Amino acid sequence: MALFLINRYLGDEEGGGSSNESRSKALLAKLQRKAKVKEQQSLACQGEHQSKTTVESDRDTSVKKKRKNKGDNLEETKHPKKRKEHVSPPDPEELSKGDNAQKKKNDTKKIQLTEDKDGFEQTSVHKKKINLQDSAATDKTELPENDDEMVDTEKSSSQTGFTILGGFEKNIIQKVQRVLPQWLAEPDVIQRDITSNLVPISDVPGICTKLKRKLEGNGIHHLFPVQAEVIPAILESVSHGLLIGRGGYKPRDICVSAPTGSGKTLAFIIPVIQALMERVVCDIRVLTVLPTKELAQQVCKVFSSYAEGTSLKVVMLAGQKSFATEQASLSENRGGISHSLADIVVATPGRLVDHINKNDGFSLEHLRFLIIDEADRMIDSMHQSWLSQVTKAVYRSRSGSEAVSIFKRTEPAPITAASLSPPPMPLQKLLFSATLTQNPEKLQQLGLHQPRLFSSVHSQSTTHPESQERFNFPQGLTEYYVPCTLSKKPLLILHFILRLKFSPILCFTNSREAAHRLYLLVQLFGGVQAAEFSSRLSPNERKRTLKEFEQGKIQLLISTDAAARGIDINGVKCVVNYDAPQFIRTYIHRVGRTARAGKVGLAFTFLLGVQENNFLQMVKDAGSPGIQKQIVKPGSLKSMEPRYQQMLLELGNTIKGEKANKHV
Ligand SMILES: Nc1ncnc2c1ncn2[C@@H]1O[C@H](COP(=O)(O)OP(=O)(O)OP(=O)(O)O)[C@@H](O)[C@H]1O
Repeated sequence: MALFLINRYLGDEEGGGSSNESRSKALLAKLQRKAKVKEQQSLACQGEHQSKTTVESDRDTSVKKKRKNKGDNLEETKHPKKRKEHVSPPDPEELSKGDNAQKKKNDTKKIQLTEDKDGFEQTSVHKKKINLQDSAATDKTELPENDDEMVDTEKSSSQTGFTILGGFEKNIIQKVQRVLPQWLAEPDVIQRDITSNLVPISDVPGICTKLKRKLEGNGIHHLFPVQAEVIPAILESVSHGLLIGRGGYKPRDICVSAPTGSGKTLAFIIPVIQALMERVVCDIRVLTVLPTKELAQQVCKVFSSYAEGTSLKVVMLAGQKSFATEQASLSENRGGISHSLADIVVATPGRLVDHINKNDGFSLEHLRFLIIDEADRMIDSMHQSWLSQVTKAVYRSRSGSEAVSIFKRTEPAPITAASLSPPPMPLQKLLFSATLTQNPEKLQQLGLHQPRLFSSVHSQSTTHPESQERFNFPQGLTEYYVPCTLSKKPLLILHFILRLKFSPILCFTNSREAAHRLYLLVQLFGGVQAAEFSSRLSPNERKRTLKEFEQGKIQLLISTDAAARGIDINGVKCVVNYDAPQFIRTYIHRVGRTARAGKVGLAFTFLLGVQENNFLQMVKDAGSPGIQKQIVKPGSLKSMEPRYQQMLLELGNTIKGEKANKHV
């Protein structure tokens, strides 16, 4: 005996005293009548198109079979369990039973409901149902799209007794294709080949006479392709002054991706100096952020050289000097008011954040250009969230300065007549890198305003931005790999320098310990002017080492990745990856220390057997024009081996001695 009485909702026609059975019968009769009408209609048509229908019917049947099979297979792979539960379409005779009649009524209702809801879906659902119900009808021109789908609908209705609205589970969800934003997909193209695309300075619009003379004085008579493209674009954004861009709008941010050694530094220094040249009040208008002290020093030197003869002042904040000395070079207090002593600041992120937070005389409220060099690296390591600190500092005015400031800066907000009067000082971002990321999510962190991209890379798929990124390599670079074993690596580098006479060599290891050990070994072996370059050295020692290497006093510089990016050392003809780099970006920057400014250069990578496949694939995927195999025969190293073995013993003692000294 049932403990509870369960009342089911069976539709509007339920109730009124009529029994289930009689209602079912009535419904069945109704459906049969409908089927008959349809049958008659189709027979009438058949008379007219007898032959045609026969052919079509045969074809449709085979198509239906095929689709059914296909649907089955698909379903099997997607829902192996679900498939077992599938039921066949009901036999019309079975409909005489009460349950099926009820189900049929629900199905009919379902068609109606779906029709009301969604104009697009309704047609197909409607067609499917008619086919199912009128299985007796011979007109099979309206095949369901997917038989399995149809059976599922039947099943779910019959199981629950209620109409399931929406049919969400039936929608085939299309895989979303990621597409690059237009500015990334369609960049302004920069020619990769420097030597055959040099542009005479006089042909580049907008550069003032003073700077043209300066360039020529520095031995530059032609501009490189990246400079010929980017300099006019930046100059155009300041053609109406520092406050408004073209057409009175905020100037667009600019991103530049061009190979190593292609001259990106001058591409921002020239237009920025020209934009500030006529300034009246000294305030920080340009902030250039770079990842290392050495790079900051290098860029600061070029800025200073082109600012010479103008009233512009360049200050470096990279921890080379004490905080107090840097502070004194930034501002001075006259009559109780702080006055800026810097127009252009070149900084590393750590020291920059220190000044933002601890130096009251450091104000970025008049900043016009934020230049981010080695931008991909700067995005990846947002040291102390330096960018958000800079952005905050830009909209923070010095206490008491609001009253005297004519052009008050406001944070970006919806544009209204009031917000544009007086016009706020725009902050334009300029990004530079040889390996600029194309990852929109990463670039989004920078909050770029209608960015414009200049790139020498235009081969990446726009519909698959997540696929391996491709970069351009310098035209004059020849890449080699040298298969070797771990124990033979030191001998190989000695062979390169002593026998093959490659000099100067810039040699990269993956750690400072490895750099130090190799340096000691080469020193012990003798006959080579070697030096190491890593964080083991003080900033001043590093500066001196780079200078000596550039002067040719050092034949072999063994470095960590501290010298991999941006460092411009004249005359490096050969780069050796003593340890294979793990990432393609590291490889591109390391080998980019040679073959700069349109010159030629060689890059060798020592590869252990286990590294070969992965490394070669990585380089190929990145768009390398081709890396060649260079075999050094074991016989060539043999004569050095006895001495090398002896050196290894001495090296062990030296390292022990160093460790002991450390603990004393
Ligand atoms: N127009 C030019 N004519 C001659 N030499 C140039 C010109 N422009 C730049 N150079 C020289 O080319 C070298 C490379 O320039 P730069 O350091 O700006 O390259 P880069 O693109 O910034 O490289 P990286 O990506 O490695 O930082 C420098 O020594 C620079 O002095």
